[in-house]
Amino acid sequence: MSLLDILTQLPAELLLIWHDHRVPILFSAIALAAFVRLTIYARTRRTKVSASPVPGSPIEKKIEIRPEWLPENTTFNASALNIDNHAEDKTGAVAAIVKAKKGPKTVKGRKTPKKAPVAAPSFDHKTDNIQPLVFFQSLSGTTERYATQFAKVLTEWKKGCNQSTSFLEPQLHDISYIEYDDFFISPPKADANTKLFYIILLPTYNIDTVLDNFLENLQETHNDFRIDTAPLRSLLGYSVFGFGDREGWPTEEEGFCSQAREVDRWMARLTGRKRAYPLGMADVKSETEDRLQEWRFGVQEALVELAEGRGLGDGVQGSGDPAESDEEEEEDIEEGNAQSTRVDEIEELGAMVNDSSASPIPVDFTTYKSKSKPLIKSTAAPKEMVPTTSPTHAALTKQGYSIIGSHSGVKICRWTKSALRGRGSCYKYSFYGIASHLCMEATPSLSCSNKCVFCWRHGTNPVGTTWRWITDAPDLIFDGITAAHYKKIKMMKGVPGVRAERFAEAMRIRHCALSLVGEPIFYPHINELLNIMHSNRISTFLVCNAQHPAQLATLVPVTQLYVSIDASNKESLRKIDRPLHRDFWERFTTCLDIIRNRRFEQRTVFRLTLVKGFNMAEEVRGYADLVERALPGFVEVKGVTYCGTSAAGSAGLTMQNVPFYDEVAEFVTELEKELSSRGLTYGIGAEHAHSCCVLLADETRFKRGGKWATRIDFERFFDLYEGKVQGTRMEDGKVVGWRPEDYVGGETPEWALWGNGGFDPRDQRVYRKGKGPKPEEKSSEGVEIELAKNAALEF
Ligand SMILES: Cc1cc2nc3c(=O)[nH]c(=O)nc-3n(C[C@H](O)[C@H](O)[C@H](O)COP(=O)(O)O)c2cc1C
Ligand code: SF4
Repeated sequence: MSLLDILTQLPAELLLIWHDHRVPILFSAIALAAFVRLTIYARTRRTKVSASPVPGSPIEKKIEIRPEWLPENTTFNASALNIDNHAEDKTGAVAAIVKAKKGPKTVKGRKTPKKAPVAAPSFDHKTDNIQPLVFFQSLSGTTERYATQFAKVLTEWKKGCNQSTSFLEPQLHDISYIEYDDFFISPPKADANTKLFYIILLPTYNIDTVLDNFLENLQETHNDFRIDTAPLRSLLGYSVFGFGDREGWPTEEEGFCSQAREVDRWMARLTGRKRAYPLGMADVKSETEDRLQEWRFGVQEALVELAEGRGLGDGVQGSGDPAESDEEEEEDIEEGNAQSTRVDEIEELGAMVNDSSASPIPVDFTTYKSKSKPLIKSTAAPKEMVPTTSPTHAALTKQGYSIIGSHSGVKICRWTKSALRGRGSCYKYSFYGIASHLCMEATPSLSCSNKCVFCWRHGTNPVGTTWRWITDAPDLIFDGITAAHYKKIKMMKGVPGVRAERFAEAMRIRHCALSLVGEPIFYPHINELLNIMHSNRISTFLVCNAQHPAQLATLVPVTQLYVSIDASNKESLRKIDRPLHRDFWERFTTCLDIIRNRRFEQRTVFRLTLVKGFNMAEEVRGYADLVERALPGFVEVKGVTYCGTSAAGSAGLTMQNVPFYDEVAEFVTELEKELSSRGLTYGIGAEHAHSCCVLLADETRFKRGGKWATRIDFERFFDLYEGKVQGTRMEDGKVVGWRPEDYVGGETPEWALWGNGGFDPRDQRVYRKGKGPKPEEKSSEGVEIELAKNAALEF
């Protein structure tokens, strides 16, 4: 066939092919077109998001708020949510929250089978050793003293007894400074021939303390469907001793040693009933020595029996006594009613809120509590977070705090006093224009869900994962903290050096730093409190610890929103913040995504607290990852301030962990380099060597005409809040709010810029005696760091 013939027949052939295969051809064409279109779309989306914002851009990261992160029985609604106000939001994170709001908490997800039970240990007295672990918890030192003494005596006894070779040196552990996971979810790893024996000494407090947290943890572990109900069954045995006060709590029914009793019961469950010796109890005011000695003899006897291979003995109470089993069954039956009990409790709690709006209180129940009820009924009723009789109250008052209601606090910091005397303000003045004498430092929640190593309050502070306290109304808190603040300012009237004009100015609070101690967004009515502040034209700097995503997502925009970034990775964060939430990393990263999505509404800040030996070395890249994830407007890097308490000491913190300013500066320079190598537009904007603090800022947002503009136009912020001026955050061509750029203030002053130290030359620089710079080393900032080191708790 000639080429001409082929060409002549081609149209007919093509027509034939088309008739035979048109359906697959059509489908292929459509699929190809769709593929090309999708590829183009994906490419445009993948364009790198730089730190420079697109005004009013839609949500970039879909936030998933887990049901267990939601405060229970709350009145959240879509209009109250502020993950972002963009129209595109409807199906995103907002929907996730709204859906999950109703009724008591449910734990979603497939019920995974519990782990196979750990085998009970067999003890071979010829080859095995017993490791006694003595645990204690103490708020005011009594139990610590007795526990230390107990461990010493036990060590002596071990050396002299017949079975000496069977025992290892007893170890002493403060429960406040161990990881529960390491000891009370599963026993610590030991070699095959080492068998563990737990001895626990505890006081009782009928107020909220870390003890509640310990108890909650034991309860959670028992109820956690992912873990064996008796994960500590590999222990050889345990025994508990309680310290109480019969004067205030004469009988067990009235609460004598109630928490030790609870711990004893939970341990029975967790160990599969390995109570080696009955619970001991003593009244600290009369009989402690005798009771403790009596109990120690009993425990030693049990240890000898174990060492001789006689086990815990038959019928010993707690090792399987039927009476106890019955009791437990009864409790399980009662637990069927737990849900309604919990709802009743919440209602009761709601009724106790001294609040004009009768809305239910947001309570963040993140545990599996609905499965069980507390063993001691009296602990269920809401308590005051910091009652006037508590050690926390005493400690806080001693430190100069005024406690407002039962869970809020206010204090005038040393910078406020310094500014009143014309001796300089804190770094917030250099960076943002906040004069310290116009600033109030307060918190509506002295409680927190972390146990940070650098937190001086650790040991006596209320901690918890849920809000379970009597709740004060926001207007009462506002009135209380402002009155207490003014009262403290007035007390400065006669102090030498106070400048009259500054004193007069200080009688009108302009700014509030909501940080101090604790976690402000834990307070269920935080938004109302913030609105009260804004309507009084008081600016708000709010610091949160990135553990409460639901509350962060629903927070009203503040003047400047901070997240504490105490470490750059999960392991390091666990070590330094010692969070109570098991899913702390997921909470943390979700908060970062929320910060990213909300960066067009308000100024967002990362606060890095550098602790040498904990979170500095090798972590620059990790911090850069976090900055890249959240794209905050600012990154404040600050050396830790050492508070010198015994609590800090027990956490292993000493002055050696406080970085020098040079070290902080070097860290910041490295971080800046790392960020810019990733195409992120951050530069070092300002410094305040006095408080060992350096500011990185997004230069596409906070530079004007090539000059840093990190300060805030506060009056404009209030005008935007009051609607007197219109913001420029747009959506679908409409104004939907304001942007941080709408209230950027004047240029950062020359003296505050990087390299210039950050001290306002109009103020008088005062050095501590013998600490001033020597004439030949005027530039040294080391001595000023001393001041910073002594400025514990300044925000
Ligand atoms: C605020 C407060 C509440 C207390 N509540 C109880 C209680 O409910 N039952 C009890 O037996 N003892 C109670 N006590 C007494 C303590 O348990 C007792 O003083 C104990 O020795 C304190 O130990 P610590 O110094 O190791 O913290 C309470 C003490 C205080 C200060
Ligand atoms: S977040 Fe603040 S208050 Fe809470 S433990 Fe840490 S330092 Fe203390």
